[in-house]
Amino acid sequence: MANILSTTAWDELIRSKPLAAGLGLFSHFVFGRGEWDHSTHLLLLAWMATFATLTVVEYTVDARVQSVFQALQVAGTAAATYLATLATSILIYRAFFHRLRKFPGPFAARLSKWWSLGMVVPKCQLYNNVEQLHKEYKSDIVRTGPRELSIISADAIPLVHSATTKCTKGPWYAGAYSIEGASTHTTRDKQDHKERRKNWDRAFNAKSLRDYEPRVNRHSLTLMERLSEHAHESSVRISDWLNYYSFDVIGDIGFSHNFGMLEKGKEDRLITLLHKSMAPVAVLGHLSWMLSVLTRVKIGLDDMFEFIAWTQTTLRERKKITPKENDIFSWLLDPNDEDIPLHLNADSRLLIVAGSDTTSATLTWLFYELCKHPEAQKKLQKAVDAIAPGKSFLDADDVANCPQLDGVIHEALRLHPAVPSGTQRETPPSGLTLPDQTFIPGNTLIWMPAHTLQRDARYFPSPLSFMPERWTSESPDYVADKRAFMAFSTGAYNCVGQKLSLMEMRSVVANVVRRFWVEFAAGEDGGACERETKDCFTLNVGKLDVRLTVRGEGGNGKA
Ligand code: HEM
Repeated sequence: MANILSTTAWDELIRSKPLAAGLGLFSHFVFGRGEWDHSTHLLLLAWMATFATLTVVEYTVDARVQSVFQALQVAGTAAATYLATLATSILIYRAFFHRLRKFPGPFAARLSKWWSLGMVVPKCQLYNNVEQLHKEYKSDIVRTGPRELSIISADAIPLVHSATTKCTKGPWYAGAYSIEGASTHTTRDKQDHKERRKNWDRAFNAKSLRDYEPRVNRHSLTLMERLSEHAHESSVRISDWLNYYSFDVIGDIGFSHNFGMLEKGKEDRLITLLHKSMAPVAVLGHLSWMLSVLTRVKIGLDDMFEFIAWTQTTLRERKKITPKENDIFSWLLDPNDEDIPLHLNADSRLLIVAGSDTTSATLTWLFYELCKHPEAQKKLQKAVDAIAPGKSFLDADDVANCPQLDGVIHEALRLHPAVPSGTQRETPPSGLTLPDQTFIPGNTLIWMPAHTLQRDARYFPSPLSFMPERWTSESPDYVADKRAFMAFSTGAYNCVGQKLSLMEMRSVVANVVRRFWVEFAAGEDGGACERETKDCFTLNVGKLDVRLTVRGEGGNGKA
């Protein structure tokens, strides 16, 4: 062995361009097999170590090299040859020979996910861009990345998202594993998810929801008090109040933690942190390999780390107490555990991210629609006025069965899903044949954007009309294919909190429209909602200013 090492002409090997190019081609062959997104940090380290080794070998072995600079030049030429061959080989393959080549889409999308950044930045409304692509290519399937498709066929939903699907969660989910491991939401291991989801299901079963109901009522009542105090003002930023509400509810029901934002009428730093920490997701979600590096070197993610520290501290505080009323973490924490397992820290973050902005964004869009459609608001008021007329405040229980109310909520969720771009799934290695016989090759990443599916005339006739009646017995024909309603997703990974969020939304909407006539404030037309809403996986909705007129004190919709 020692003999081979000493007789090998290392300097010639390092200078050999065909060898460097061959290694580039070989690397492409290897990278084409398996998933490397979350090994980027290891690859970078390996490449840096190899470069350093080549430089040292050149400096010590090659008689032609007189200085470190010359050694660097030789190593640099080898590295450049290797990388140029690797990149060229990848680009040519992706452009012309890739297994997804038959699917239509922008040429640049075939080459790299960097192309998506052009779509995402600066508006961060990917759902609109993807909708345009489907229109432009007149296709239910559009290629949006080298190995990524966007699919908007309702027939394909059961194959991709049902409880028995052969698809798995894609690499998008693993972006932040290096921080606290996987949450119940981000784990890609089906068995691990199944085990952990059992506790979440208990936390949201009928009995638990009944336990949470008084707290939803309390916070809704506080919201009503605050809105009543501000009702005389010409403009109320209702999007902020709805945000305070949803955070207060989730802090209380989730961790027995009192944010008190409704009381203070002020945004807690946590909301700022959450929004700032979700912002990179809008961009880095497309380059998940980069997220795996940044989370390790901790560059540019200060807000995310502060947010994580906050959730860790809150969970530690929660562990020390036994709350008087069961909360969600009563079902997730094991009292026998001395320490909090790492994955529960990830779950505490999940609870805040999944349970707050989603509900408040939906509510904001709902009031936006009620302002745009006064006739729908009047009809809703009529339905709500008929419920328990003697009571000054409607409890969650009172509003659990009002079809018109549910119609309004479903219509807001349909037109403005809080997870608009859908969720990433990966086809099994053997591929997937859709009901129309289209074959989707193995290991393809699929997004089924709820925003586009739910605005598709095939599934929801008159798709852009705000029509709560399509969800009631009045006009059921306007829901032509309910499978396309994906606001809460479907299958084993569907939204575990949907019943709680419905309870919150029913409570807020019923009480607000019962007490107030809601209209756009002067100078407001809902444009900020449309322009400023950002798709950071969940929606960070734009501001909405409304005028609230107490019913019976003038204005429309008098009782
Ligand atoms: C309008 C309100 C809401 C909407 C539109 C919504 C939507 C969704 C969607 C689309 C998913 C699937 C994500 C995926 O597959 O990657 C999801 C998952 C989840 N949601 Fe919601 N959500 C809402 C409210 C809530 C609330 C209030 C909570 C908790 C209090 C919650 C907790 C969760 C959790 C824990 C998951 C992960 C479930 C799992 O992976 O097993 N959500 N949600």
